[in-house]
Amino acid sequence: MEYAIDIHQLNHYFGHGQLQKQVLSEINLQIKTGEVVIMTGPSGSGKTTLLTLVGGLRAAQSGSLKILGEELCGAKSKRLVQARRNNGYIFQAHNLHYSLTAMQNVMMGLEVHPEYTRQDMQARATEILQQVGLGDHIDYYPSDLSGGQKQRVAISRALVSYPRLVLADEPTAALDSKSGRAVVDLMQNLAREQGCTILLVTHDNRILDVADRIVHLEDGQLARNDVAIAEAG
Ligand SMILES: Nc1ncnc2c1ncn2[C@@H]1O[C@H](COP(=O)(O)OP(=O)(O)OP(=O)(O)O)[C@@H](O)[C@H]1O
Repeated sequence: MEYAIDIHQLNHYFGHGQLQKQVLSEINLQIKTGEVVIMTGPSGSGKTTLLTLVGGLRAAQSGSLKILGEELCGAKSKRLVQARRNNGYIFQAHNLHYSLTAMQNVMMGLEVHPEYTRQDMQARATEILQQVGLGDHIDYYPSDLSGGQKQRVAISRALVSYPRLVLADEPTAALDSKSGRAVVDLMQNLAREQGCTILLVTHDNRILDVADRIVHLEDGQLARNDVAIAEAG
């Protein structure tokens, strides 16, 4: 079976020589296409590092990291840049451009996809903003949107290009519980519709139920006993 994410014996280090610090140890993780997996763990346990390796945002050094069938461990930066085009990223801070409207921000998610004409981009951006309930806010600037609305724009930007993989790092951290809930529900619904795989890092216990499975990282190591939500009931 082909996994969306297939990691074997992955190690990662920061620094060199005596200052070298191992932040990920012998990570083994398989995530099926279409699965929604939440990664939890204490601060500093290596969650963001693992997420950025999976996303091709930093280079993997040792072990095997197959993402959508492609080995990224040892990959040159050009290949990593290409691999990133398959992914949608959602961060704690929405990272929207304040000088661009909601629609223009979402269109940024299509800029690296030359197959879209300007007209296609506008139509697709409008469509997804309508799906997240912002159809009447497409010409608003981020400064005129609430935190939850900004994060919905960020989700639209991440999902507008039909990414095969969505990587989210604390997407609800800056939101109150109601907006946080709305944001993950939207993310889950859109991902299900588009059949993409989600890996989501969170400390937010209120959203754990969106996951098919929860994996726990502690001190750079994955705990063995994954919790399969469906099986646990
Ligand atoms: N660029 C870097 N250079 C050196 N050390 C780093 C770097 N990035 C992270 N680290 C260290 O690696 C370890 C893991 O960091 P990481 O950000 O992956 O943890 P985390 O589990 O995501 O934490 P948090 O929940 O606080 O975001 C920490 O000890 C951190 O200090």
